[in-house]
Amino acid sequence: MISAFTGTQVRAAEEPLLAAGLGDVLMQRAAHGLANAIITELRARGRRIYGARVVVLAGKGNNGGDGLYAAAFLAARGMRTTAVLTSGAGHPQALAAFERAGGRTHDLAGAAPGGLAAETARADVVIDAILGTGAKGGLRGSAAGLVKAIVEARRQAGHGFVVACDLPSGVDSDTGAAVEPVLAADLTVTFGAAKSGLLADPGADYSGRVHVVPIGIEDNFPRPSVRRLESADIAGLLPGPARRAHKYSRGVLGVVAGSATYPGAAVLACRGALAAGVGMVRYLGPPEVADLVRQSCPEVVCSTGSVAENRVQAWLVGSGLGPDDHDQLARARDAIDSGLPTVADAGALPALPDRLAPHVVLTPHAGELATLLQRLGGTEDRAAIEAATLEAARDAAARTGATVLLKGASTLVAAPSGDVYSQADGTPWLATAGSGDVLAGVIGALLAQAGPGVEHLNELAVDGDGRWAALAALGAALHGKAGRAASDANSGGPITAGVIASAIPGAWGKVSMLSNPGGPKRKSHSHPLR
Ligand SMILES: NC(=O)C1=CN([C@@H]2O[C@H](COP(=O)(O)OP(=O)(O)OC[C@H]3O[C@@H](n4cnc5c(N)ncnc54)[C@H](OP(=O)(O)O)[C@@H]3O)[C@@H](O)[C@H]2O)[C@@H](O)CC1
Ligand SMILES: [K+]
Repeated sequence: MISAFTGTQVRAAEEPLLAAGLGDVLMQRAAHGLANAIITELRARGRRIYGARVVVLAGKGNNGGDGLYAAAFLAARGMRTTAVLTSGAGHPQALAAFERAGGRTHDLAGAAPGGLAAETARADVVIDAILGTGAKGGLRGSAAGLVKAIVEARRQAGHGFVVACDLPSGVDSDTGAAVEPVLAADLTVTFGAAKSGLLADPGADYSGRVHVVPIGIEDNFPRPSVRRLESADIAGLLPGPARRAHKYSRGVLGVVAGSATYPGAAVLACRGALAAGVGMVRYLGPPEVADLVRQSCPEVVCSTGSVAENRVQAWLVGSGLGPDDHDQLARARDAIDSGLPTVADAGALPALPDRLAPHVVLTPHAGELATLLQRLGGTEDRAAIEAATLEAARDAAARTGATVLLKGASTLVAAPSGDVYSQADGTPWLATAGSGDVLAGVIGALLAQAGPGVEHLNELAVDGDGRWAALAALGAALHGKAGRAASDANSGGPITAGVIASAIPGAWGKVSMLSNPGGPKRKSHSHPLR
């Protein structure tokens, strides 16, 4: 599990140590971790350490202090280090250490930014240590001008790599909102814990890989702001059938999806569900779509009864429905009103009641979320949501009372309780028609396996209403891993939605096996999500 915290939470965790006079110790630990990560990265790239050129862009706060101390360590290893003081001053002790180690210093105020930008673009390593958790808003003044020039110079001639110190300057540590210009990092070395803004778009666009350096404040953290399931967590949450399981005890998912215009959505949703461990899928919909479902997925039982007449543990509604599909939308509303866990996707989103419960999982993309929030009095458009995904997902969960999964490169799942998961297991190739239908099917299947009367519910070690968010995150992780595996199987080539569904069982098996290599998966779900 990756646990991420806001800048405020991290600063509060640092506070007792700062009060005890350990500020410089914390900074040295952070700087050591940063320098080591840079050396590891250079080695991984087959580059020489001795003589490598390092430019540190250092602000006047503690973030700049981390960068300067790190550059001092690197200078002691024989690297050629240059500091650009972006605010005309540096953290006094760190700057003194840097100069003692033989580093060269430029003051941005007295230099031509074009020359500094060109020198920075030629460096083997660029350390972005301008702004950290103490900053609000983006880069200002000459620092902004310099970073803009560096971004341009690197586009034309850059060959080294960029390491963000704690977070890329200009990215909000709490929300992931970014104010241009931001120097996109290949690697972010972050201290104490990941910052929540690194796990949410657009912050994640600029962060590259995230490496956490422990600095001794880890026992002081509260409940995380954002969590990310890793393979061991995923394996611990995936349901496994009991020895005497039968199809009903494993959970039945009812699917209300597909229309004359989009019949394929029903097929893909059913295929996603069937691939994700559910005991049975019941389909409800127009006869011509039911025929297609039967032909494509003979495992699915098509029903002509009403929602109330079909016994299921969970529902999936909305994939492939339009505003004129009145019968299907009426079924979707009945399913949402049933009190059973329900995934509400695509066409069901405009038909939702205003107030929902956490066991209803909404699966919008940014455009659909904008429409949903506007109906509830919000003013955000798609672009505004894409610019602040974490706030938008949280806001939507709070306003609707539902669990909200916002699809994206970092898929966010927000529970109305405030819990948020961020999963980034996939590949951009997942952005393909029908991919969302498969995802909805996968999550529906997982909800059905945690539905009433199914043993798995009681064993899931996620507290209260947060369990629905955890299950939705599990679905997003599985879907992402399946897409990635399918693409990898074709040397990184494109994938289709059907291929994603076909790859789900393999992704499931692989993650289970890697986390439990000794044998078949135990039917134990004692992995606490803390
Ligand atoms: N506490 C500790 O001991 C430890 C802290 N650690 C490290 O400290 C970092 C936090 O340091 P911090 O609190 O000093 O803030 P920081 O992010 O450097 O920025 C503040 C400076 O930037 C300026 N500034 C602000 N906004 C700006 C803008 N938009 N554009 C331009 N300038 C702007 C602002 O100037 P002002 O606005 O006040 O004039 C001020 O000088 C944290 O991320 C981690 O790296 C670790 O070493 C562990 C130990
Ligand atoms: K930084």
